[in-house]
Amino acid sequence: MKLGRLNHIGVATPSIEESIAYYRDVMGATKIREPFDLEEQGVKVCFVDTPGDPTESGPSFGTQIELIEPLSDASPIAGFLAKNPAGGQHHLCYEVEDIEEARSWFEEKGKRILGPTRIGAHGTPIFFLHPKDMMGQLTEIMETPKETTHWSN
Ligand SMILES: C[C@@H](C(=O)O)C(=O)SCCNC(=O)CCNC(=O)[C@H](O)C(C)(C)COP(=O)(O)OP(=O)(O)OC[C@H]1O[C@@H](n2cnc3c(N)ncnc32)[C@H](O)[C@@H]1OP(=O)(O)O
Ligand SMILES: [Co+2]
Repeated sequence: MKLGRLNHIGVATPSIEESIAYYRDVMGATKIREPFDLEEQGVKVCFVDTPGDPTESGPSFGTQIELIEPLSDASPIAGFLAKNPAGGQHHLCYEVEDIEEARSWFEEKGKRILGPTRIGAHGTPIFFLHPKDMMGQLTEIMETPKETTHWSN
């Protein structure tokens, strides 16, 4: 398996609305996408884009900040926010060419995979790896989108 692009940094927040104001007014973000609910993952999501390299092929935006707010107490990020009420860095998401190959790769290394492969916020398959097996970082692996037009909000 070959490591791909750092797609996003997941940031847990008690309020996407407040986080949007922070990225806009304090960090000077110029591209903040429309928030949406991802019921299956138990989170409300909002992407903040950082600029990409226009000379490269692929998406014209750079690594994103993925703001995630729990949709209910059953959300997988509810425990994290209980421990970190102000929110904070939650996970790193790396792209790979082939999700099945990546899953086998980590399985063979004895890394704990958290649940089944599912469809993530970019519409491509994702899975998560346990932070205790990944140098303390909850790690999301996602298949590189074949095209970026399917989520233009
Ligand atoms: C929208 C989608 C997308 O991008 O497409 C997303 O990203 S959805 C993003 C939200 N979805 C997910 O996160 C799904 C995968 N996550 C999970 O399955 C869970 O959140 C776990 C990572 C297993 C944590 O579960 P839970 O909070 O119940 O466990 P816990 O409190 O017992 O934690 C076990 C140990 O891991 C540590 N721990 C927990 N969350 C952590 C995190 N985010 N980063 C680093 N360490 C973490 C705890 O401090 C604890 O360590 P100590 O034992 O030393 O105290
Ligand atoms: Co994510």
